[in-house]
Amino acid sequence: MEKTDGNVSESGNEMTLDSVRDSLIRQEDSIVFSLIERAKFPFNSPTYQESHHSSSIPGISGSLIRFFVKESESLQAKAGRYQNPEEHAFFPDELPPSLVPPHTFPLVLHPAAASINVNNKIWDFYFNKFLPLLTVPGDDGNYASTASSDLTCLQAISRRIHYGNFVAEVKFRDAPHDYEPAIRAQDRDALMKLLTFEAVEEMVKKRVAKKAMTFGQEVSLNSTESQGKYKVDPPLVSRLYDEWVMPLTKLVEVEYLLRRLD
Ligand SMILES: C=C(O[C@@H]1C=C(C(=O)O)C=C[C@H]1O)C(=O)O
Repeated sequence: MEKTDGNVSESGNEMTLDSVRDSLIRQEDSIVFSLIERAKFPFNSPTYQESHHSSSIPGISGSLIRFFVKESESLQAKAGRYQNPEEHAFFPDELPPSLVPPHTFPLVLHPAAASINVNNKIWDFYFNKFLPLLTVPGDDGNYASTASSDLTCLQAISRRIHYGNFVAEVKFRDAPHDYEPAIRAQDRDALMKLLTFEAVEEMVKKRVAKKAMTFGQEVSLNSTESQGKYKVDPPLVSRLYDEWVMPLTKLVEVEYLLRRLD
């Protein structure tokens, strides 16, 4: 069975809640590593400032981060990134078509999944709430590298959150009779209750903090030196999941299920 990048790429029929959760667990590694890389730089506020008449850079409208993400997505669209149903662009409206021959990804999801995109919410919490907690204040001039690290974080987080489509699909297939009445009634609260597993969420929060400790520790040959210094604050990674990543994953799950019988 072919596996790519730790993600389930088996046919839809073999996808199980366990295999979907394994992918989410592997994606935690990608998210934690991406945060470690971003935390290397200070906040670097010029990356995010809208360029005004006086400070505008010829050829760039809006902030450097917008420019960087848009142009990167345009390149990645041409290289075929968004043909994968797991990928969602932050600026999906102006994307050029893919230039590479299409790969046939297994048809797992209801077509409605294609219309679910919560990246504007991800963009908002990441830049306005999370980034000031992740980084130290300051400006070291590395704006392009900063934007590049942000894009890696955003893409890892977005992929994880939109994986909620797959989670919802396997949950629905495991218990269609439980979900159908709530879907017919378009009852968001009932769907949210059905798909929530609090014990799983508690484990996720503990595991991501442990990963932040493990991946973000100072590695020194003198093992007594490194204790207690982490590149990313482990409780902050738990908080990222608790306040934003898991709620938005569940929002994607609900949005998907609401349209599952269309
Ligand atoms: C993703 C799932 O659905 C919900 C969301 C979770 C998450 O985002 O990590 C965890 C448990 C569930 O409440 C799941 O059941 O694994």
